[in-house]
Amino acid sequence: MIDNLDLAKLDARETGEMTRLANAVKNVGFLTVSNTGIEADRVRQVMDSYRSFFALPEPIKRKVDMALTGSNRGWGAAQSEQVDPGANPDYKQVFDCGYELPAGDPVAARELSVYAPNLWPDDMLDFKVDIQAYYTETAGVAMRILRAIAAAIGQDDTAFDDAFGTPMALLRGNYYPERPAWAGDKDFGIAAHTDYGCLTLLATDGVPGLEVQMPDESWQPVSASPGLFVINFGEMLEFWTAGQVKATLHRVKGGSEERISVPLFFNPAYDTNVAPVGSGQVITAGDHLTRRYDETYIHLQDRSGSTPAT
Ligand SMILES: O=C(O)CCC(=O)C(=O)O
Ligand SMILES: [Fe+2]
Repeated sequence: MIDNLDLAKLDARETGEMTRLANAVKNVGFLTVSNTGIEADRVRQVMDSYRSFFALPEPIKRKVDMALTGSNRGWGAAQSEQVDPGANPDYKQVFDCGYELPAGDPVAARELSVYAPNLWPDDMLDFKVDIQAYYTETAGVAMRILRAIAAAIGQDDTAFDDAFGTPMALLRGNYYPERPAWAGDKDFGIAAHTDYGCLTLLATDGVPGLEVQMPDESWQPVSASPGLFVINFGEMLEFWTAGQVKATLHRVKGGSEERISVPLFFNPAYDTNVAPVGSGQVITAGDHLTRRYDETYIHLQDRSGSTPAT
């Protein structure tokens, strides 16, 4: 069962809601949240903005194609990412933008791929302004949820705050066309994967498609209309909390209707040590994220030493 929690009650640290949160993070690793302050109409309008980008002619999208860069900002064409080495590259398209360090920042120069400059389509200033504003709104909600999680697992509310000053956060628009007629068993909108970072805050247009692997290994569909957000956790938060928070496999096979989803991947700053607290180990967040990007994006795979998809 995937629980729905009320963010205003979590903000107030209501006991019953906090207990449900603690159970959701350690058992299923997926939940939904309502009452975030981001209204359904706002989410619908953001989906429309992404829809208008994906509807652009391919040559225009090619001008912001991430495959022409050493990073993952801009448009990702179909088959540009392979999240499961046992499956074919995904048939979704994406548009990714994220947190940018100020120009000239010495860390930006060093870790360019995770803080790369965003790429925006020409003559779509409204799109840029809208998506950047939505990034700020969702990052605020993600931080509120992370504080509630810190409290729910017995840490200080602010245990994660310092790590998110310069987050390697990425806001993505996923566009899943109707499942192609040629698609076989190894073809997915997005194949089974766990997210890489800490917390993912996902809005969808309400079309079903997301499936989550439950503790008994069955796949359960999860739907969320605009206004309701799906929350799940990534590999870094699982390491960092020594498994108190679970990173859960999920996928989208796709169906007869096209679909838009918009995840915010809330990843901490490059230098954050995400090894279990007190373990004496060091797992640098930036190294982990760079490795996972290099493994999964086809245009970065030759940097990782993995075999490119054929
Ligand atoms: O579209 C969805 O519902 C899930 C997307 C997803 O898992 C991802 O972008 O990492
Ligand atoms: Fe995901």
